[in-house]
Amino acid sequence: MSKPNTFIHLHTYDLRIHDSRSLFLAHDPSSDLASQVTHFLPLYIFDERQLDVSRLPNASPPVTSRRSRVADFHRTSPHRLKFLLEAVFGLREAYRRSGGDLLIGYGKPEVLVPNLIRRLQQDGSVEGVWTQLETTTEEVNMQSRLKDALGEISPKLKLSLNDSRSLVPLDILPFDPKSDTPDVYTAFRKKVEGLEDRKAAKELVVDVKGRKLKSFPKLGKIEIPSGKGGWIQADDKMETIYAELVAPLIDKPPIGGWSEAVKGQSVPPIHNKSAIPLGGSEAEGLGRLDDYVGHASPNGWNGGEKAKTYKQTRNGLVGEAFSNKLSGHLALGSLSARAMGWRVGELHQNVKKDSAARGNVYWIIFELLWRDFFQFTTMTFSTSKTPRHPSNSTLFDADGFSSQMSNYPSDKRPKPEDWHKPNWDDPNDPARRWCEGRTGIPFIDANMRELRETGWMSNRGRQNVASFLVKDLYVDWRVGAEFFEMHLVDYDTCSNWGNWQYQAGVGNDPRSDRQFNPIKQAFDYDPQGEYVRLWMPELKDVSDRYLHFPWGEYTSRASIVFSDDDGLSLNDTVGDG
Ligand SMILES: Cc1cc2nc3c(=O)[nH]c(=O)nc-3n(C[C@H](O)[C@H](O)[C@H](O)COP(=O)(O)OP(=O)(O)OC[C@H]3O[C@@H](n4cnc5c(N)ncnc54)[C@H](O)[C@@H]3O)c2cc1C
Repeated sequence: MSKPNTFIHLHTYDLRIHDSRSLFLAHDPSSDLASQVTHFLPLYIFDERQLDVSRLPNASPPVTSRRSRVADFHRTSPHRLKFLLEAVFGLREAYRRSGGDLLIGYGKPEVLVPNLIRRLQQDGSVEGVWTQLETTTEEVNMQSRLKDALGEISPKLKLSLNDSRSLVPLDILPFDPKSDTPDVYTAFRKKVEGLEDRKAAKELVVDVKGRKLKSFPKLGKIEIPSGKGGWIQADDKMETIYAELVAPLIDKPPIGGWSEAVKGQSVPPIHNKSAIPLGGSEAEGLGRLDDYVGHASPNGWNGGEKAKTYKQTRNGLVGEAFSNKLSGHLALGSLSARAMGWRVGELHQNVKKDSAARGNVYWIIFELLWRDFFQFTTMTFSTSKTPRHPSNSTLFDADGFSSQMSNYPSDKRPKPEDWHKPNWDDPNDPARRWCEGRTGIPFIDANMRELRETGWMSNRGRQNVASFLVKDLYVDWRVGAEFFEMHLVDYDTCSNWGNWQYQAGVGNDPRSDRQFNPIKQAFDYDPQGEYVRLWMPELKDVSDRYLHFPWGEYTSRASIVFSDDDGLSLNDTVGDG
């Protein structure tokens, strides 16, 4: 019998088995590679630089990089941790259902993967390591260290990168994303629109359905140096690991605290008021896609009613129906953007005679392209090899991408030296009141409380609280970005930091003076006060006349002077009223 030859897939933000380039490569009967591979070993590693794993056996002691750089927040909340664990353990279940398994570890991939390879080489060989191409600093650095570590084992041992994160794949872009992503979204969209059309999309989503997976190798004992991490046992349950990982967070609550529901060490239930009543697994993501977009059936299209009103309803605030709620699955890759784009494209085709439905369905693609836009601009401005960017990523800098833009109007650029520096010990500090949901503006406070209680906030809410922090309270936008990073179950480095730059006026678009009027926004998007009363029960008996405007009295909309909407399509920003 021939010796085992193992194909390793290191999962990062691609926690799924559908549309998996690696799974396809290792099993595609027409490829030479697949015929040479006898075993398929998928693995996921909780990176100790991003998560405090110190309570798990053989872990390294806590390091400071597990706190955020500007405001010293935790880098994850219990909600976010739970969502991630659901995605990882859901992936293990999905592999097990298909006859395979998932190896789960904690520590540093560039330490654990070489140890694993040495173990596998005792009984056979390793074909190579495949992983998703990532674009953000920490992940790119990790991949580069892993590549070097593999090279030390053998120059033949390669780290191969799969391009599988964006909706539009890199190799069909009509520009080089490392240097030339257009600065303005509309210009970008015009270049890529249509590339995700049905035919192209179908070819981009790989299908391994129905194929029996290659065996998961027998591993025995893998030696890991002392204090360098370990592997989670095959029979360890998600609940056990959650308790170990959440303990350091519960021990040290951040400014604004954690939700009451996550104060214990057992996995919290979904909040009964949550707009996103979903767990993070692939099964839940695919289920939600079906619920929202529907699917083709022999009798025509089945479902999709929510998608057919997407554009009209996407700015809602209460309940699960008003927008996809798939951002968390897209961020962790437990749903593939290409699989989603393909399904939405099919529905779009199906409703081609119904112009109202078609416009609504199309808008989902429009928003998915925003996600791509932030990924590609991150590549353009963060890759050290590009002429635009001489050293490190400016995604996280106070001046943002704008510092690299020659056509940026510098007189309008916000001045970091004018920003208020938070004093967390002062209960009246404006940044602290923002984090705690105590600014005194009910619409802002309701949103901040929803974030703390559920780990999610609507796009409308995010735009308003971001604008308020930066443009009304003059706080460094990175405090807000880090606060969102800690709490959001859908945290995505490019989308979060990119959107914050955009709101703060330090992004790569030429406008810096966007500002929302949260009172006008509250009247426009929460006219009956249902949302504010949901998250601020102490205001439930306050009359509509005072609810959004506690220091005045609202007799008619005309009684409050607002400046005009400037008509921007994505953000609907309003002047400073
Ligand atoms: C300050 C700020 C921070 C944000 N941080 C994040 C983040 O960390 N992660 C994240 O996924 N989104 C972020 N967004 C974008 C947006 O708010 C969320 O993607 C959206 O609210 C998620 O809800 P949904 O899945 O129901 O979206 P839908 O309205 O159903 O949109 C479908 C998908 O399109 C993408 N999308 C929609 N709007 C945007 C956008 N403005 N930028 C990028 N992608 C978009 C998302 O993947 C989303 O799931 C942020 C926006 C702001 C203003």
